[in-house]
Amino acid sequence: MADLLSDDEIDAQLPDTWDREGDEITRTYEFDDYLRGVNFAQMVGEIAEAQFHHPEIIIGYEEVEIRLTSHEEGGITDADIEMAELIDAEHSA
Ligand SMILES: C[C@H](O)[C@H](O)[C@H]1CNC2=NC(N)=NC(=O)C2=N1
Repeated sequence: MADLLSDDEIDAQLPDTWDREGDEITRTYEFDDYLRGVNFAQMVGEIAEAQFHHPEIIIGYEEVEIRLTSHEEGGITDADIEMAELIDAEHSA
């Protein structure tokens, strides 16, 4: 079980593209059309399965919101930060 990160650790490690909201980190990605967002959500799901760490994925019109927290630990851990970095890398690919 990973350790919960301190507020300072979260501030230091959270990618600039993400926001912290309490016990979650979140980012909303914009897309040119709805199905590109749907496809992105699929890719996020595949990353989540590979990492065995699963975000909430909210598919909207031309946008996808990702929300991450470590449920078992009850807050934000390294696993959430790593997922944010992997998802950003996928989005930039
Ligand atoms: C039993 C538990 O659900 C699993 O160990 C994994 C699955 N994916 C998970 N995803 C997230 N975000 N947090 C977890 O604690 C978590 N636990």
